[in-house]
Amino acid sequence: MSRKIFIFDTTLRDGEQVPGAKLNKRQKIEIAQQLAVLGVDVIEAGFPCSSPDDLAAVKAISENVKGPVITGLARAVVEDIDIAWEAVRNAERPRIHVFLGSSDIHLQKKLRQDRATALRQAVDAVKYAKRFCEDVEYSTEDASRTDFEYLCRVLDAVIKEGATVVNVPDTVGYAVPDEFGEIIRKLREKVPGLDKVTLSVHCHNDLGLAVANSLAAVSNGANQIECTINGVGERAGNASLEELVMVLKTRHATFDAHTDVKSQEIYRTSRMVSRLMNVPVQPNKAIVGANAFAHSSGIHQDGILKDRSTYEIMKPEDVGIRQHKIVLTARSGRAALRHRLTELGYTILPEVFDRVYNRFINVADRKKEIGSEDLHSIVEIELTRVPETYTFHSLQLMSGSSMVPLASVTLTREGVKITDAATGNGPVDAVFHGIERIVGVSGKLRDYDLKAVTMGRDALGEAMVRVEIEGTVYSGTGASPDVIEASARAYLNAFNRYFANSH
Ligand SMILES: CC(=O)SCCNC(=O)CCNC(=O)[C@H](O)C(C)(C)COP(=O)(O)OP(=O)(O)OC[C@H]1O[C@@H](n2cnc3c(N)ncnc32)[C@H](O)[C@@H]1OP(=O)(O)O
Ligand SMILES: CC(C)C(=O)C(=O)O
Ligand SMILES: [Mg+2]
Repeated sequence: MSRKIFIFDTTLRDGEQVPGAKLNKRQKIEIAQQLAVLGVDVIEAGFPCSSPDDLAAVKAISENVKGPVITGLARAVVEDIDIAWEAVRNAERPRIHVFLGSSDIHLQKKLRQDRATALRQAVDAVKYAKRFCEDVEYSTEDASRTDFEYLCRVLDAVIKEGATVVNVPDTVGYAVPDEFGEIIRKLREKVPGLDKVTLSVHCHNDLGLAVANSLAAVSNGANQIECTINGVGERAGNASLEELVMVLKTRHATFDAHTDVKSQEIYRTSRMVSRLMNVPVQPNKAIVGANAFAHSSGIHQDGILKDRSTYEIMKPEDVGIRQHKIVLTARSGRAALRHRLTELGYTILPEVFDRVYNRFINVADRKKEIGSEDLHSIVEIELTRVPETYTFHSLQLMSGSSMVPLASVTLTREGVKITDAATGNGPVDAVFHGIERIVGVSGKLRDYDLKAVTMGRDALGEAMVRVEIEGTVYSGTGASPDVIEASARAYLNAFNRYFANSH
């Protein structure tokens, strides 16, 4: 059986220190309940002395959320500890979490006291907290920048005073993995009392190393990691819970350690925290970002469709994401397009498929993402295709509120480009006249309909026309993100039907 790593979630305390992420009591309870479902071992519900509202929230969480240990943070002073205890005393499993700086920088510049005084304050605080609560965690703030011998003395002293958990924070995210792992390894060597308590780490992400440092600590004997959902937290944030949990799950053999987190609840929890804190998750965020399980390039899509192990080291279902996404873009290939068309119910003959693919690439080059509606439109155009006497090549338009629109249209016939220009009552009319001048036949527009077939500013526009040419009405369709071009393609399509009919 591998070693159990305790997950201490501080989303509601350190995470809530993110500017603008303040949660009210109801929101905190909602998140705490989800954290319990997620299966974290400890919920740090807040800093109860910071405001009456936070005290009330931590109290309500203690009374209502069952399962995890509930803790509240306190400075190493009796007033904070009294309030923290008031907040957590009704929890099923209460813990008081006391902290004090230990680095010379913090002692001299912030707390303005010497090491001996701070050591006494730490011991007194633990002693005082133990009067109320059996489970007391002590954190040596800024441990990674603390003189090592002094750090050992503090930890040894608070353990002797009854601390059940001692936490070694990299408060300012200064450590690098080898060095931080070494601190943990040496602490285990020099502080024998650590064998009887939980050894915790709490890493910040100022250099982007919070998860790596936490894992280095795990490899060297830490058995609790403090972390937050989506990695939210003071400044660049804390170690991300979902990343840590999924590293330990995916690379289980490497660490020979596990957590009791129900990984399938990760995505739901991430969405909830992001929504309630109003802190968006970046698309490329590991595990929970919108693109974490999306494949958009042709070679990857082809690989994934053949066997997902080619480009996926985790199953999206394992983090609560229904399935991976195959996103169709201009970088997609035939395999992904064929797969999506099959999903949409199309069986397309090989010779038609090539045309569909070419049109797809053409549209995708002008549009970021191709959705189902785009595909329906592309396929319909290709399936109802007539031989092209003339093929659309390009158009240029000069138009404005105080000028007569002028269109220059280029078509090809048997590979030869033909360009002509015309004016019109509006830009579309000018383009239609340009087409008529090239094909040498004119038509009467009987019906013209333009609609966006997809959503967004770069929506694909589909034009449908009915044109009377020499007494017969011909339909035409055309699609493009450019509505004038869609109209031109539709108009030309009607003329091509006329030519196909009359030859
Ligand atoms: C690394 C961390 O994340 S630590 C947690 C950070 N989170 C927070 O600070 C959020 C909650 N904080 C608060 O609401 C307020 O800062 C309070 C209620 C704790 C204190 O408010 P105030 O009394 O107005 O003090 P203020 O915030 O201005 O300064 C902090 C004081 O606490 C002292 N202090 C800081 N840490 C500790 C500690 N662990 N133990 C004892 N005293 C401490 C500081 O030296 C300073 O004391 P001073 O006023 O005598 O110089
Ligand atoms: C209070 C402590 C644990 C902390 O948040 C830190 O040191 O970053
Ligand atoms: Mg912190």
